[in-house]
Amino acid sequence: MTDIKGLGYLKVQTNDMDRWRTFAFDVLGFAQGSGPDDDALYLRMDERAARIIVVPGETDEIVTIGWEVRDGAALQRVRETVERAGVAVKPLSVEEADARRVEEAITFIDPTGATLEVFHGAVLDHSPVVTPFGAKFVTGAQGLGHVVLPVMDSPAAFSFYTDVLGFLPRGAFRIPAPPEFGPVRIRFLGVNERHHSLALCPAPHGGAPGLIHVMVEVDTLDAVGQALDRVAKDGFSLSSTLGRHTNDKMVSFYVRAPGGWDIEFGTEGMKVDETHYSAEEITADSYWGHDWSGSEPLAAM
Ligand SMILES: Cc1ccc(O)c(O)c1CC[C@@H]1C(=O)CC[C@]2(C)C(=O)CC[C@@H]12
Ligand SMILES: [Fe+2]
Repeated sequence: MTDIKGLGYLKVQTNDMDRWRTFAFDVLGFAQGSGPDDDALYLRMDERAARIIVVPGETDEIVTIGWEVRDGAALQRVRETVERAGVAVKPLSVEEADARRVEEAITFIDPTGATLEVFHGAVLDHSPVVTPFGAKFVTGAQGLGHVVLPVMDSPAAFSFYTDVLGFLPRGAFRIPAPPEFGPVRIRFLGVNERHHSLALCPAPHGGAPGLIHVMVEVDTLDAVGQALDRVAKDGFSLSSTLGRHTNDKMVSFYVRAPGGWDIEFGTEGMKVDETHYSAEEITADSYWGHDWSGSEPLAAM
């Protein structure tokens, strides 16, 4: 079994902080979090000080994906396994860990080129989580949500996440591709009851943004519908209409974040019970909805 317990935090960089502020708080309805950097936006979802950190920069891209482990011993095990796989691991300094509001963390690069951090000992903020529209985010043991990364060499990335980090395969979806490519599959991977905390999507990847979408879950369909109303009102571009996925059963829409990747905003995700679960291949992405035809092209990756 894996030592990774869930998706803990994400740090993204943007060249449009003002638009991101509107997007995060006025449209998606995150609570205002806190942190050491006055220039950063701290998006709060629960008792953690921040789950998504947005920092200013020249380009729009994913900076770090933070994966959580139980404790220091688990962190040590992950460090040894990753090093044994031939990947260079760097511990974060005490100051760096402090800035991330965790006790201890390591960092390394995954085969997709993404910078990962593995951490334990998240610092809590016990003040009430005040979201602007009253939505409650679903996190806890299921982590913050899921990330979908573009991969060029998906077998290498898949085996790193499964064999080295211990992620569990949670099924696949074949995407249309010319026959000379052979079968091309999006692969879903989980580490807890959330159906997938990570998906690897075969796609060109040449740097920024290095991210296809991030999914966050709220506890009611009304909260999803109300967020969808605000997307239209504030002029953000809908990448996919509302729909229900066939694998995790989630009802969601996708909206283009400033920076050329999407936020999937959903509810009613299923919980996987590993004792009765087998990975399956879905043949449609959704039971209904999820019309991507109005989507703006992804930013050049
Ligand atoms: C198929 C699916 C199941 C569960 C998810 O959380 C989920 O995001 C998806 C969709 C994955 C995928 C995507 O994100 C990029 C655009 C894709 C390739 C499509 O056009 C259909 C499936 C989409
Ligand atoms: Fe998704």
